[in-house]
Amino acid sequence: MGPSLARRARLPGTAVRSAAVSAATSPETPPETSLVPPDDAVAPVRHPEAPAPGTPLGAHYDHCFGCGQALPHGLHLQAHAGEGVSVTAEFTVKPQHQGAPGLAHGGVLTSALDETLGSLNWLMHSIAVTGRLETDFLLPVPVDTVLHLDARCTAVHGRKIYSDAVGRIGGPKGPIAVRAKAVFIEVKVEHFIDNGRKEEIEAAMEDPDQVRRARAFEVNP
Ligand SMILES: CCCCCCCCCC(=O)SCCNC(=O)CCNC(=O)[C@H](O)C(C)(C)COP(=O)(O)OP(=O)(O)OC[C@H]1O[C@@H](n2cnc3c(N)ncnc32)[C@H](O)[C@@H]1OP(=O)(O)O
Repeated sequence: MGPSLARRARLPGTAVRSAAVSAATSPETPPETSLVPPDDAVAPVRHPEAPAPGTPLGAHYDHCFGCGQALPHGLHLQAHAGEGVSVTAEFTVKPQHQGAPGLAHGGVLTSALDETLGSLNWLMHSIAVTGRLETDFLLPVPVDTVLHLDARCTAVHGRKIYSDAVGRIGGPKGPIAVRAKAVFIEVKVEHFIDNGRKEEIEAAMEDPDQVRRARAFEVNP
């Protein structure tokens, strides 16, 4: 029989203890960027060529764990453009996404939030990567549940893009099961070329669809 999930009596000396922690930083650990935009942040601007509200955004890369169709165990998340700089998305929790029996893994739910938040950058024609992402888990999410995600960009400050998202269960107006705040950092396309593994970069460069998608973001007039 597998390991029991039943509650066990606490072993002697196993109570959780706490100690003061230091917020000290070093060159290896720069200070965290606040998830609250600074006072001089500006409102995000929807690119004039952003897809109309309701348009499916499609995958930015077939092998993306979040939105790609080529990975059988991926999230296969489908995002749609919303009004302003907002998107909606749906993600169905599959058996391969479990953490506890019959329940979604928290990291997988965070990935769904990350992918949805990342899609916002399409609407600004900006290339950006996740710098900081904080998730609150409010309700357990069972396998087969459709998570209805809503994300919006709230502010931009230099290369920092501030956004938040919620994921609801039981329908698009259902209770919030997860929510997140994030800061994305705008990068050049070279970020991927310089840092990605050679095999995948070369394969992506040979795929005309991939090149077309990357080019669409190279210029953000
Ligand atoms: C073609 C489309 C592709 C779309 C892909 C979407 C994929 C889905 C989203 C993801 O999962 S992305 C993958 C996970 N993220 C990463 O792998 C990022 C890893 N981190 C890095 O590569 C670098 O740390 C990073 C590019 C984010 C920043 O390095 P830089 O050297 O360019 O930043 P710099 O030090 O110049 O800082 C610029 C500003 O950003 C801030 N910053 C830098 N790193 C940060 C961070 N990690 N979190 C928050 N803020 C950060 C920094 O404080 C500063 O703020 P100020 O302008 O106010 O001074």
